[in-house]
Amino acid sequence: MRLFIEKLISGGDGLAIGEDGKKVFVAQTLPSEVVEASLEQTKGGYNLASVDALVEASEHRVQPACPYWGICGGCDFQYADADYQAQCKQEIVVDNLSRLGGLERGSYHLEPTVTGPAWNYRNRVRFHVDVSNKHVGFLQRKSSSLVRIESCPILTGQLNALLSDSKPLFEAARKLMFANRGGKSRYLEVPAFASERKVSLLDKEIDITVGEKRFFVTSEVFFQSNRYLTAALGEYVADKAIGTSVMDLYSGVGTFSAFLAQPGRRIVAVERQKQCLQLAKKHLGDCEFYTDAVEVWAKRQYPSVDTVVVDPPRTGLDQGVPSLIASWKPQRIVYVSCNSVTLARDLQRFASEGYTVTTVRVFDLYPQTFHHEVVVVLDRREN
Ligand SMILES: C[S@@+](CC[C@H](N)C(=O)[O-])C[C@H]1O[C@@H](n2cnc3c(N)ncnc32)[C@H](O)[C@@H]1O
Repeated sequence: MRLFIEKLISGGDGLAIGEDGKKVFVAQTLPSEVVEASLEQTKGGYNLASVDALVEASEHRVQPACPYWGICGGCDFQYADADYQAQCKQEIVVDNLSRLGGLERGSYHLEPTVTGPAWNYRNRVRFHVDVSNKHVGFLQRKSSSLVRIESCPILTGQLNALLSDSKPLFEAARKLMFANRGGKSRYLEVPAFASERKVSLLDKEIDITVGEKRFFVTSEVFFQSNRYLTAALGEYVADKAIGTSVMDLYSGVGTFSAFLAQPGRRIVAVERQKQCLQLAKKHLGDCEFYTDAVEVWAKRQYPSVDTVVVDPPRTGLDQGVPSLIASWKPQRIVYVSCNSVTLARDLQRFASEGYTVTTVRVFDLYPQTFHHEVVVVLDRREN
């Protein structure tokens, strides 16, 4: 069947409308392309198809640069030029906010997407290690088998060095095995994090300078993984915060707290993972740091706060969290999200609690993939 691709949806598939009027999702296509496609699966409200031939290709289509393209499950968006990737991701966000969050285009200020170098940017990764045959790599696309990787063009030089000489990864994998932390997979997953000069495997602590801030991190805690854009993200979040009392919920090691800190401002950070507190203590000054789940902690607090920053995992905020935050009556909420589907749902919840979205900005933290980060500013409506 011949299909016209109207737009991209979350996850990156192209959306077309079939002759029967049903939606068809087609992988590895770009807006405005015309493709000859074959039906792969029929689902309730839509069909899945795959491309047999490109009839009219987008001017933004490029040849994927990575030799592992199509085999490795890591990067799924290498077939468009980097600027267009960022443009498509912004469009996916705006579309999700409209369809799932009830936010009309034009009802908020959309700031230009923040982009950086599209290769060698990633400084945090989980290597898959097969100790039986000493292979290292990533999982294959749509499979649980390992693709042996010798060099990965999105990783920094420090992390690529571990692919050339993998002895440290095998040692770390063995440690995981002996500590019974191997998990259920056939392969051991070894987390690695790199600063400019040092590498952390497992719980090895290293320092990293972001902008002018110094942090202490291990590969086992969350830290933003784009070495070029983390400072811009931190500065942007800090720029949007107002008032003398600011909360950093889902704080990790306190990346945003460090940027938010200023004389006379009270900072409260909440993070569930215990190791984060030990690390945060080393670089955060007067911040109050709580180790707890936000949804539990928030039920016990009745604080006075001007700005609440939230940066939850992909699942978004626990159902009750928006109303708990709203009960503290912060003037502003800054929502940092890596999933615009759960973001849109949560923005609806904040809307019913009296908060209006004023500004949206996408950060293309993960070039060559469909992943991205969004920062949304919400202000309390005057009644
Ligand atoms: C996306 S990361 C953000 C970390 C931090 N804002 C940063 O930029 O480095 C989300 C963090 O939330 C933590 N987390 C996940 N669920 C949580 C919960 N229910 N309560 C508190 N923290 C949670 C994770 O451990 C992780 O550190």
